[in-house]
Amino acid sequence: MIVTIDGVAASGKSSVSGGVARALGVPYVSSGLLYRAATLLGLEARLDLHDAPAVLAHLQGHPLRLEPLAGGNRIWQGDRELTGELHSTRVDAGVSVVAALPEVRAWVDAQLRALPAPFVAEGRDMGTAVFPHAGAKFYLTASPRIRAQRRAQERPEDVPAIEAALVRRDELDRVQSAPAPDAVVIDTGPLTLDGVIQTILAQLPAQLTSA
Ligand SMILES: Nc1ncnc2c1ncn2[C@@H]1O[C@H](COP(=O)(O)OP(=O)(O)O)[C@@H](O)[C@H]1O
Ligand SMILES: Nc1ccn([C@H]2C[C@H](O)[C@@H](COP(=O)(O)OP(=O)(O)O)O2)c(=O)n1
Repeated sequence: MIVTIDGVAASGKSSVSGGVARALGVPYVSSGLLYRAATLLGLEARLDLHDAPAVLAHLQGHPLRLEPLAGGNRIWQGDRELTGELHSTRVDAGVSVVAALPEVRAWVDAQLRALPAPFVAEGRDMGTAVFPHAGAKFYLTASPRIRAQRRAQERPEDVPAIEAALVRRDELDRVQSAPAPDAVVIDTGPLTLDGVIQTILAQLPAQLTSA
């Protein structure tokens, strides 16, 4: 059983996925962490992030391992844990460039499809390109201002700067971020985090919640 939760930046995907996954007793898979880790490695190696062959060769030489736990995902390169370094403003600024490289997308997709189900998968294209046959699909939205206000709790920049960066990233990520035609779209703006989680749980087919 796979449940997909896609959506725009800072719409609540990972927090909501964690809550849904815990309620179902399964792990969740944060696909964005693989793009973020690929970006961090590229920045550290001073690669041109537009250079797909260089970024891919570097990834192949420095394999990443995603640990999809119900309580939070961790990501490793060899013995080094990268998780805590992936939500910096520097990685935020570069990740859309790396995520636009088809070679990197294919590499990430292969990592994700190798994971053993059941799980909740979150990102941009989980319900479209990666797991089109998922048992249930959701897509989270919220206005840029609300998303920026939420992110401001986690970043040093002020709300207008965060909002401008989110809108820029929405635009750069637009190609892979279209909702699946069979996804339930949820505006998280007027809801609490638990309200979003309960909305999703209430819409899951009975065989998923009893599995
Ligand atoms: N109604 C809500 N729905 C989802 N997230 C919310 C809500 N209210 C506040 N948040 C907060 O918004 C922040 C961004 O959520 P996050 O899960 O990191 O989003 P994403 O994975 O889409 O970037 C988190 O701190 C989360 O707790
Ligand atoms: N399945 C995915 C997941 C993330 N991405 C890209 C798009 C985003 O700009 C980056 C980071 O994704 P992540 O979900 O960690 O970012 P946000 O938490 O939404 O800010 O990776 C993608 O293209 N496809």
